[in-house]
Amino acid sequence: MNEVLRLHGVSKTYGKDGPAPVEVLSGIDLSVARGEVVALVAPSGAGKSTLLHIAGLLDTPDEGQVALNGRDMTGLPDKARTEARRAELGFVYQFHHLLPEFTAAENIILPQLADGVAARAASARATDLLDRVGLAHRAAHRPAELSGGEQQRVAFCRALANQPALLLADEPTGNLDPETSDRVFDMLMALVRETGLSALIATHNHDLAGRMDRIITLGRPLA
Ligand SMILES: Nc1ncnc2c1ncn2[C@@H]1O[C@H](COP(=O)(O)OP(=O)(O)OP(=O)(O)O)[C@@H](O)[C@H]1O
Repeated sequence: MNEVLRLHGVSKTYGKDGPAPVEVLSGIDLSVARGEVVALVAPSGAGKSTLLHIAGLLDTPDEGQVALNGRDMTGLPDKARTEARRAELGFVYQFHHLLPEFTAAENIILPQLADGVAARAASARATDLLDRVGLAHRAAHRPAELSGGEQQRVAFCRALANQPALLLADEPTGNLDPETSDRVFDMLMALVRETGLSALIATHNHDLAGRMDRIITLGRPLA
């Protein structure tokens, strides 16, 4: 199976049975091949976050199927979806969401421990990842002691700690100034390429989108 992610006929309407339903996704077909980095570009409000939530098994579509590594996730019980999410997916958001009371290294180690990885291996993986994004010397610092770009680089490491098959990112550099965004995005791409990861990355930034393997556009223009 060469497809890491496949969405088929995915539709989503918020508040379906209420007075003001919002149809966000309608019959979306989308795939990400193994090793492929795909940009998801759309106007604000077109449903990028909704689509990433559905692809990330955090939400379910009203209609359609979501398959991860060829396995249909639609209709699976929550427990199986959570297990698949933890084993196969990594997430990066616009804001880093690091745990403020823990160091950079601990933020990368803790999710691994929760997944049953031995402490020594988890620590070695954190060291290796931090080294790859040029932050080995900041391993013992807490998020508040790091710059925005550094915090986001730690968040990338955390997302990759469980060696996911697919990275889902929602505006991963959207909170950074243009220059830092550029540099940090380059690091993310290098990390993704080095690890042979597949990725679906939502961005408003057409320049960043142009550096990915393929661009998928979504939705209607702004009203
Ligand atoms: N829980 C909800 N209930 C009702 N409407 C919602 C809900 N969540 C999102 N929406 C609406 O669905 C649409 C798509 O939202 P979504 O967050 O997926 O867009 P987006 O493309 O990620 O936008 P942005 O780029 O501005 O973050 C928006 O019009 C939003 O207001």
